[in-house]
Amino acid sequence: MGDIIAAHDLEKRFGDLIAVDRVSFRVREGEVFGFLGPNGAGKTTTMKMIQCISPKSGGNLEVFGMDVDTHPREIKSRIGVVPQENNLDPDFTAYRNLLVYARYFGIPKSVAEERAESLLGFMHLEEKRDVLIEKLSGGMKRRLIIARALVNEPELLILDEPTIGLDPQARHLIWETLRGLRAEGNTLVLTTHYLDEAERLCDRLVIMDHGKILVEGAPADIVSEYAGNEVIEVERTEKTATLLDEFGVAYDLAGDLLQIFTDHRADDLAGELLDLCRHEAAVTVRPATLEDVFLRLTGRSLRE
Ligand SMILES: Nc1ncnc2c1ncn2[C@@H]1O[C@H](COP(=O)(O)OP(=O)(O)OP(=O)(O)O)[C@@H](O)[C@H]1O
Repeated sequence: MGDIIAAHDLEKRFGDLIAVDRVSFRVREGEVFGFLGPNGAGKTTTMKMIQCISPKSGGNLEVFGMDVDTHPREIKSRIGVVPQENNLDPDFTAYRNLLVYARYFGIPKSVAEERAESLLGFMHLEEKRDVLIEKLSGGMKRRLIIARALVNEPELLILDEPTIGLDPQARHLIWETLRGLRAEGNTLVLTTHYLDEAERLCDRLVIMDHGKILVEGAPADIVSEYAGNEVIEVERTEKTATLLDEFGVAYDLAGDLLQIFTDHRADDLAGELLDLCRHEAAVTVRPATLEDVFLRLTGRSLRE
């Protein structure tokens, strides 16, 4: 399969600030590709360069094999965008929002009407066709924005935090839709702060921080490479930390827990040690997750 996006040493500066620091990545046709990272990592800035709405400062960026600097119009016409904010027009109904958006792409009225009806159905919004935006729930607004992004039948759909602030039911419905779009051969690029979402949806992803890509790969591969198989969590007391130190076991500090990451089954690794710790404090064993990798690579301190 070909590359839909190819970035090489891509850079974005805002004055002295390097928001995206010479990143290279490829998004293949038909995959769901995720950008993860703490606030300010450079995800949205990267998305905006792909969408041709923010010029790059350096490096190369091709979308559909075309340079973003020389072919922005062609690229934009083949992309659908779900922005982070709900920017629907509050003066219009759900249906009218879709029609007005279709006009930007020069889609003939009759085609636009047909598409709007079918997209409302696809996003389970047919009953809200003639309802004003303010009367829609958060989940319905998000679904309508996704429907709007599909009006021009894009080959690439870019979603900036598609399920932000939604309840579990609404999130699951959106995941179902995105999986459906992927199954039809669409390419999806998304950012999310929900690591379970990334794990469920993404074929491949990158974790960014301070404008750089720290890792790239399939979620399961990244987890096994950077967090191992299982995580042993030992309640942090003076005694347990000393025991682990005495046994020469490496651990991470995570609030009031000591975390040991292991490739093996935890009980095989250190049954004796765990028994010792269990006498002193609570010990749990659980599978490693993408969240473990994220926190290990980007740290635990808050970002502004
Ligand atoms: N228009 C701008 N002018 C100046 N600085 C900007 C601009 N847009 C973004 N930045 C800065 O670039 C850096 C990267 O921002 P970006 O929005 O890409 O991060 P992000 O990973 O999308 O974060 P979040 O998860 O909060 O959306 C931040 O330091 C941000 O303050």
